Amino acid sequence: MNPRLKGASVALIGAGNMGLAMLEGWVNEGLSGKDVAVVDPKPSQRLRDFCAAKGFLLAAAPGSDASPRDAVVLAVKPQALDAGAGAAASFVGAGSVVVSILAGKRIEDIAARLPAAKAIVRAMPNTPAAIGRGMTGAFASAGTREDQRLLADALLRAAGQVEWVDSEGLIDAVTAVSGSGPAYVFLLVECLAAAGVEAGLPKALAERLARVTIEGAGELLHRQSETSAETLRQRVTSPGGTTAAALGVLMADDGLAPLMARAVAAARKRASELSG
Ligand SMILES: NC(=O)C1=CN([C@@H]2O[C@H](COP(=O)(O)OP(=O)(O)OC[C@H]3O[C@@H](n4cnc5c(N)ncnc54)[C@H](O)[C@@H]3O)[C@@H](O)[C@H]2O)C=CC1
Ligand SMILES: O=C(O)[C@@H]1CCC=N1
Repeated sequence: MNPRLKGASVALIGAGNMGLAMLEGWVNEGLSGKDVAVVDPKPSQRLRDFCAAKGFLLAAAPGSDASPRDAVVLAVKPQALDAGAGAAASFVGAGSVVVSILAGKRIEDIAARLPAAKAIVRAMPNTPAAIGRGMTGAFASAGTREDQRLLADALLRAAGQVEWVDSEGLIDAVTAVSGSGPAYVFLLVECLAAAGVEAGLPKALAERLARVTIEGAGELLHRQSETSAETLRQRVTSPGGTTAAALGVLMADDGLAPLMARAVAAARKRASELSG
């Protein structure tokens, strides 16, 4: 168990895809039913089963006995911030750190709805958190004490790696790269499979080739973390060979790089539109 989590009291507001993934990570780190209050008005069956099995108190709204917690994690949709903050309020005291994973919502947006919060961390994880392989970018407000930042770090790190940035503005860029990033990779699988079908492969085989290729390439990146992606790419690429022919298309002036830059810019712009 991360020593920072020992004895920590936590409230989780919203336990859908991301909230439940984080809760599972906390359980793996040793937090138990008495440590975490879970609030979700529309819990999935999976969440209900998980909370029942692990002894977490799951409520549709905070009870009258709700009291301030060391950390209050907000994991509702950005559009549900008003209601989510309403549900969080009774858990927030002067000593609480509020950790928001809401895309686009700024620290000032959270502070405006939770005036009791002195310490706010804005974080952006991603869906591989569900298997403990998430990548989270985080920023702490000026009012956050170091012990509170470290508690937030421990909670986020239970789902994978964490990088702290020193400017809140960078969180929208983090969102566009690693927050949304898994979707780009899944789309790559879909496109590669579709291209395989175009090339004459049966659909099921094309899908399997594409999927297992991306799985293997991802695992290679993971296990050979000292080797750059560029070097791993070069190792596939024989001079004058097939890969070089494909990369000639993907690395052309109008290839993947400008397309990815436009995609990331669009995600970043959307994050800024979600603020408020
Ligand atoms: N899905 C993703 O890849 C990522 C999502 N995020 C952010 O995480 C947040 C949650 O996203 P998901 O888990 O995908 O959404 P989700 O829809 O799966 O989960 C949101 C949960 O909040 C609950 N909820 C709604 N109103 C509530 C209230 N008043 N009090 C308590 N709970 C309430 C819903 O019932 C639902 O279970 C969003 O703000 C999103 O921007 C961040 C990183 C990655
Ligand atoms: O699409 C979204 O808005 C959220 C934030 C990052 C990933 N999913």
